[in-house]
Amino acid sequence: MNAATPALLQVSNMVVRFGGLSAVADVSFDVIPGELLGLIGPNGAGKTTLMRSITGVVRPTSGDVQLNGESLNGMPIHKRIRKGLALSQQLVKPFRGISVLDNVTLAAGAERTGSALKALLHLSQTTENEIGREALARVGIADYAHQMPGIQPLGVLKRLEVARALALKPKLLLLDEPLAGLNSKEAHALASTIAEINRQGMTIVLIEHNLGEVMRICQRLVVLDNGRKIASGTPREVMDQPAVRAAYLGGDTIAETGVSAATGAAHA
Ligand SMILES: Nc1ncnc2c1ncn2[C@@H]1O[C@H](COP(=O)(O)OP(=O)(O)OP(=O)(O)O)[C@@H](O)[C@H]1O
Repeated sequence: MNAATPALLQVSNMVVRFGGLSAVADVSFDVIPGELLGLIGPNGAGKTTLMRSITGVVRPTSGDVQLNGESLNGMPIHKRIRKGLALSQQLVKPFRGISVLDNVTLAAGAERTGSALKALLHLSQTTENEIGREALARVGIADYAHQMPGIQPLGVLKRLEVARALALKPKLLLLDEPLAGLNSKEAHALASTIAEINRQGMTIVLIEHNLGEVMRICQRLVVLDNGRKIASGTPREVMDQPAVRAAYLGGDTIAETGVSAATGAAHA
């Protein structure tokens, strides 16, 4: 990865207004192929809105999103998925009446058939089953394949959500707070799994409040505050910036992670 590498995702001058509120205010950043980029910022900074404007859930007021040099502007969500975007949501909502594996197989089938209904009819197809099994293995829950999602702890459901996104075979995986609600041991383990998926070649944008884990696994960070990009760079560069410490309540939140900027950078 170097400065000359063409961006996989290019976000340019993105603006999202809700009435008089600028949730995202002129934000630009690139995602380079192969990187694990952390998108961080305090509550209400605009992270989820920015993510939604990339996936097409929210229509931006202005700005441009390009994937592999192709503009996604005005493109519906399902077409963006076909172009290679996959989003793993913060709230885990599996289909409760079918197995863990079928949940992932359904995602794989929907990608191939373009419809969840057709995908259901294709559930027995071996290709989708193989894709589903592979995705479960990559997130470490292959043993849960034939269990029902309703009885699983949050740690397994969070991994299932990531597996469903992986089954879409994306070029870019967008993860919205995958560690939220997990205890520190579970969060550490899932963060390590995300880092491993990245090492295997998947380009990832990670929205996350757990700064200790973000600093441990991300190569680069983009920091938002009040809708604006206030910093970007390596975890060490970013956390050394007074504006970033000020955004996080004068640095308290960073201190609470128990990770110094230097330690985070050393692990990244
Ligand atoms: N659909 C909406 N309508 C009106 N305002 C919204 C909407 N969605 C988000 N906002 C506002 O936009 C701002 C940014 O919210 P957003 O959820 O993107 O921030 P965030 O950084 O993801 O926050 P958090 O970390 O708490 O999830 C907030 O002030 C929020 O209240």
